[in-house]
Amino acid sequence: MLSSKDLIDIRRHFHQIPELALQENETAKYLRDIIGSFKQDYLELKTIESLPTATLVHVNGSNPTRTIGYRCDIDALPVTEHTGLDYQSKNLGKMHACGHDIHMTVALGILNYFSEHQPKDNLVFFFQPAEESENGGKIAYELGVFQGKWCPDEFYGLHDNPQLPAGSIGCRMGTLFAGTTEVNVTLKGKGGHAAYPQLANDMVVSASEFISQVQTVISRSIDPIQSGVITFGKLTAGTIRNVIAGEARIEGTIRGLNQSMIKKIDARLKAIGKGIAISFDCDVDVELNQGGYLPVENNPELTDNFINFMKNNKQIEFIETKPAMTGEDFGYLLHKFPGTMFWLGVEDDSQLHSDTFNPKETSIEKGVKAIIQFIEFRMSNN
Ligand SMILES: CC(=O)N[C@@H](CCC[C@H](N)C(=O)O)C(=O)O
Repeated sequence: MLSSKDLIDIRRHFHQIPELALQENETAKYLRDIIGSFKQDYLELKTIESLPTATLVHVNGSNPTRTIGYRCDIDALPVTEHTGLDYQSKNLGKMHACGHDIHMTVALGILNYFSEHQPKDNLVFFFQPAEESENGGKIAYELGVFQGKWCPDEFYGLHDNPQLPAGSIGCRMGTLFAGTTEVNVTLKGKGGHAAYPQLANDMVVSASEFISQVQTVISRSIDPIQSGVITFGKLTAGTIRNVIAGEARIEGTIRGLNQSMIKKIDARLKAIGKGIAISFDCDVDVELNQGGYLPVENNPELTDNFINFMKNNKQIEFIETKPAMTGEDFGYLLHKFPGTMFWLGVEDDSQLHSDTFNPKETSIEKGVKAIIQFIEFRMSNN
């Protein structure tokens, strides 16, 4: 059985080798090497040719009445780490700033336990590439990965949360995470000399105006009792101070707690794009892509059962949380399979996606224990 030290060593190794969506080759190899070191009697590993960094593991139950799925994501972010840790990222410009290194280690801890203690029901572990972008969960589903013995009757997954105490479990009935739409806006006008704006069509000004007008969408078009978010995280235009930029590109993300909210925001952005094109006599392309980032909607019955178990277990600190505006492509899988997503507290002053994010490692073992206990409890009642 993996010790606390083994778990921390594994997590630190993952932390040093962060890889972006669909490029998680070294991560997948390390995962498979570790799984290969477990007792193999009940395990079967599956890889997917057209999604090569995904790994599935089936654990044969002794007397199965169901298959319980557990999903964890494995990709990292294009963030340059500034934690100053001894084991900080070796891949410059990439970082496990969303804690997927913790997610993988917790999943391995659970899998390791069940490789040595045969579960009653079947288990399917899905180590999923591409959560931060490219919706790896949706890709896997559409490739028909979850069929036959690989089809979970119920699916669980966690996300770490720096705002909760280390090792605590957070969850809620209903929607846990927002749905998101990725937005790419391309504005095309006419470049020129900085001294002759009348002869050019400046896309820095058009892009700025587009961004300013979008700020009214949440404040003026959305029911204030509900909520939504629009964040533009990337803006590129121009090459030098004295050349007017003929092109600009804005990349952002829209979030809402239900589909109708997301669709409404999407439509407003399209309309603002059309308005900017007319006012500034330029081409504006507003490209919207929701992919698999549907709202994460917890199944009522399974989640009630999960919350009751966590609340009534004296060894577990359970916290009922509010919905969050983070997105997750597990939302897609939860529209296909009933299940529950929950938080694992990792207590840190830095927030997710920040370059100083440093989750508390004591959360790993606590998370492993809580989830093993829950799965055992789940298997003990029909
Ligand atoms: C938990 C978390 O941080 N998830 C990401 C999911 C990305 C969603 C999508 N690529 C988008 O940017 O809209 C998040 O940013 O919330």
